[in-house]
Amino acid sequence: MVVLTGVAGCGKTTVGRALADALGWYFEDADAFHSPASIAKMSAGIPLDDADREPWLAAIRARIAECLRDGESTVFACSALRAAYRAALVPAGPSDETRARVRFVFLKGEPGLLRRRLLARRDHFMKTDMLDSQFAALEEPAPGEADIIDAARTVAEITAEIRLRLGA
Ligand SMILES: Nc1ncnc2c1ncn2[C@@H]1O[C@H](COP(=O)(O)OP(=O)(O)OP(=O)(O)O)[C@@H](O)[C@H]1O
Ligand SMILES: O=C(O)[C@H](O)[C@@H](O)[C@H](O)[C@H](O)CO
Repeated sequence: MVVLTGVAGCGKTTVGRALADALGWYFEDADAFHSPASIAKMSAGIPLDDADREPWLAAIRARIAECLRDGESTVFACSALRAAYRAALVPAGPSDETRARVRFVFLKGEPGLLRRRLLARRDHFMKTDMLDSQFAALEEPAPGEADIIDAARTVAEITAEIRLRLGA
């Protein structure tokens, strides 16, 4: 499993779909796991808090566990901004083994670039003014915790780089 992480606008969904297509894997977007209340909250410009995110992360963890169990290689797009959120996504199991099967990729982008992307994006509940709160919540993964990739590169370049690092 690959989990693409990072703040809004870094390209999780766009890269995730391209990567899943290139690998012949399934794709799951964490946005589809939010409760209607959380979507309404974000749409109103209010950032989620830990309590909002807890059941959401648990639902994604359950889906990751199913994929691992059923051998369904899947790319997940999930912000997973904090270290505790990333830890919450890894299903229980023989810890090192399970952890090794969930690979985190962090798409690292500058606020100015991501702001421009969100301003240009249409028909999405997550508006540009949420970006500051996304960066405030962000705990960047350490290099050993995730593959860190420059979000400013093209989708094709990022996809190729992730495939290279996966050895795929
Ligand atoms: N590498 C890229 N180069 C240029 N544009 C990109 C790139 N990645 C994404 N975009 C564009 O930036 C916008 C945001 O991308 P996307 O929706 O994939 O981000 P996201 O991280 O999934 O955001 P969110 O967390 O809000 O769902 C989209 O309009 C997308 O087309
Ligand atoms: O943890 C969060 O604050 C949320 O997951 C957001 O990151 C949104 O889901 C996403 O970025 C909007 O598309």
